[in-house]
Amino acid sequence: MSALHEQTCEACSADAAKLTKTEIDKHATDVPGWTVKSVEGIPVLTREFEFKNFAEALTFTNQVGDLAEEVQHHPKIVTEYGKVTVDWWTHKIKGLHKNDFIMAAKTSKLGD
Ligand SMILES: C[C@H](O)[C@H](O)[C@H]1CNC2=NC(N)=NC(=O)C2=N1
Repeated sequence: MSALHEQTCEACSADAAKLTKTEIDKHATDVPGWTVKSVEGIPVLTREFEFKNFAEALTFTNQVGDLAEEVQHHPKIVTEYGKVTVDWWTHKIKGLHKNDFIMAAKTSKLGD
């Protein structure tokens, strides 16, 4: 199996299977720096990226936005001076899918 950031993000359908807690814990080891938080009972993969200033944070934000548009899978992105917080989850299944871990790995490639 190739590294997560090299895998293709499948389009997510409402009947796609949510990852179980055990599967989430297993995938989490492949995306260092990301943690799973609970938002209104939904597990969400989150990470903060630090930058020198707002312009660099905004460039990264747009790169993540382009990545999301390519695969039609979209994160929540909060852009601040010197910091961008990226949250990934799958709205349609109100949970985490392997796609979210693939997208997190691709996001780290852009921000590390
Ligand atoms: C039709 C379109 O592909 C869907 O509405 C997509 C858009 N982007 C999405 N992004 C995320 N994160 N979860 C979804 O369920 C989702 N659905």
